[in-house]
Amino acid sequence: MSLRSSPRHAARPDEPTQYSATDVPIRTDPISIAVSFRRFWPLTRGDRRWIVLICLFAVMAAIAETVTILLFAELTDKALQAGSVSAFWKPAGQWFAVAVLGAVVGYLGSSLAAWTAERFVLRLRARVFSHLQTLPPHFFQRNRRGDLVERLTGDVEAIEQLVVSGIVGVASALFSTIFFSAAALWLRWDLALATFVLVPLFFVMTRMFTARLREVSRRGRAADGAITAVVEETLVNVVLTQAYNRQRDEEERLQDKARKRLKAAVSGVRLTALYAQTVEVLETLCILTIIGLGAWEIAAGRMTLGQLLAFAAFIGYLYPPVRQLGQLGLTATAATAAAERLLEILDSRPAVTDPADSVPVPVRSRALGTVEARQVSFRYPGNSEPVLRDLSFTASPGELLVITGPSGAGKSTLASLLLRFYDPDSGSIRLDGVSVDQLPLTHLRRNITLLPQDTLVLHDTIEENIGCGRDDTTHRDVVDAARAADADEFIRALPDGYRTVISPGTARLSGGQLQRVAIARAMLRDAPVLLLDEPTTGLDTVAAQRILGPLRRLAEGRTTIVITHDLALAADADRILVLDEGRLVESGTHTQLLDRSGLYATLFTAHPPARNGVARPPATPSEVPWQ
Ligand SMILES: Nc1ncnc2c1ncn2[C@@H]1O[C@H](COP(=O)(O)OP(=O)(O)OP(=O)(O)O)[C@@H](O)[C@H]1O
Repeated sequence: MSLRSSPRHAARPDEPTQYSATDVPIRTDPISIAVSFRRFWPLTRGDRRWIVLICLFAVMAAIAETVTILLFAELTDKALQAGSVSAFWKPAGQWFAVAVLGAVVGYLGSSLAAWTAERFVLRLRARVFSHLQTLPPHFFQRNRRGDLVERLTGDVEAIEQLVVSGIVGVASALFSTIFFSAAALWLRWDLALATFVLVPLFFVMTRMFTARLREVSRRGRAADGAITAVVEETLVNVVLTQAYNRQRDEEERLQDKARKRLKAAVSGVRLTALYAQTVEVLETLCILTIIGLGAWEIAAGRMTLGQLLAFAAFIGYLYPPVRQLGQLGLTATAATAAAERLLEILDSRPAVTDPADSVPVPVRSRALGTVEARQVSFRYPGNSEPVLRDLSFTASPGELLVITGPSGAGKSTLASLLLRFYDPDSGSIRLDGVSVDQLPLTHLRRNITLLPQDTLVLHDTIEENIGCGRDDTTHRDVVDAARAADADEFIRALPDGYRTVISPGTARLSGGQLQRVAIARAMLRDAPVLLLDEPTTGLDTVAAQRILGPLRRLAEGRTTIVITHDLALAADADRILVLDEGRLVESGTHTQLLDRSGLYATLFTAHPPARNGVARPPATPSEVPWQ
């Protein structure tokens, strides 16, 4: 089977998916078992010798079963038919020894197979997770979080069925088939050939079921992803759901996805059961044919009862591995649905990568902190209009730069470019005069501390949450940073103080308290460049006022770029840049810009920062309608 290409998806499976105009990395065409196998096989590196050993165990198990059947024939003819007890002991002893050997081999093989399979799952999950973390923000905006979670859990495990368990299963079934067929041929080649005629029927049937099962599995995997996504979204928004009485709507949403899963799961089981039952009927037909032919042969004196029983046993034993081979085909087909979903992630390209020949920078070196944008223009992948147009500015060490402008002007986008989540389409962003795409990403991001609007919270103690900004922090450092951020007092008031565990989304700390934790973390991190994205948004007047002092302390001696609508920090700024529709329309100090009576003055008048009393009041009180 090969990958079918359509005009809608022209990329080969081994080609990374490019973000194009439609830009959602959805693979619409199914991929074959061979392609899936080839893509995931490299992850078995390091464990291949164990896979070979497991296959050897499978060979030994098949030999043990073959020998057992031959010993059974000997027992039947020499001991049972002849009524001789003395002829019983030797084959019985051999049978027992082979059974013990088979048990040991079976145990070792199963344990080793489980270990190898789990290691594969571990490695695959790590690989997908690691790649996922390199993908650009818009990948996560366009893929539901819950669905991605499902891919990292259910889909990763499904692929294992295709690769490690798949190979072991095929080896075991194949060797059993070979040995039992050889033994049956050796006993009575003519009878064996007569029964083998039916074997191709199994493969014809498997092929008939494969295409249908693939479709059902794809729908099943997608429904699993949708269920996880709905559950995750509902849990994240549980307060809103309750506040808006949306519980029934959420239940209906989940039910809808669950019904799709139910349909796919039932169809899958029905298909597999239908396959298994049809195969069983075929097998019965074979066994009856053998007994009929055997009765004929015994009556003609050309066969003993022991031989017939052994022959029937070989054929009886032969069909399960043949059936297993067919079943494995179906399992592998089902696993390709998971492979498609994982390859959608693995084939998505990071928007930025480390430069091949980056400018050499000493490990852990600290930049001076001059940030510069030179004629930067940028358009989001998939958007027709640029978001930033020909933007230039420089922020020097120690300078406080406020970037403001109406909603949608491109302020947060600029922050994404400074941290190199994206590269500009033209122009460059520079740190200490070096274009950021020439610097190692870790160096760049170590030298810029971002304080986003939503504080990053790890499920850990407050101490860890503050200390995670740097590797070598002591408790003393954490407390000092918390004091400087005005956070020490409220942390000590918590039941477990610095050891209080917080989690993302929990209401243990207020928005303002979380911001102060983030400021303490940033203080410890001590990067030369500080990038604050709407640091006071979402906080009430008192909470916002409380973080202004710590923010000013944090900004001291660093290049500080504050992206904000809230102009409370504007009076302190060395320079204010005003963006509008992606262009730099004004630049100057707070006083200069107010005097110019342009966009800044309008924005300031509309949202006067009544909080800190530092900024100058608007020029004419009548411009502020509610005062
Ligand atoms: N991931 C994205 N993909 C496509 N377009 C985007 C993406 N993120 C933002 N945009 C668009 O880019 C423009 C600028 O957005 P940006 O968030 O930079 O503005 P902003 O000035 O920070 O706005 P606000 O003050 O409301 O936060 C908007 O028109 C927005 O719709």
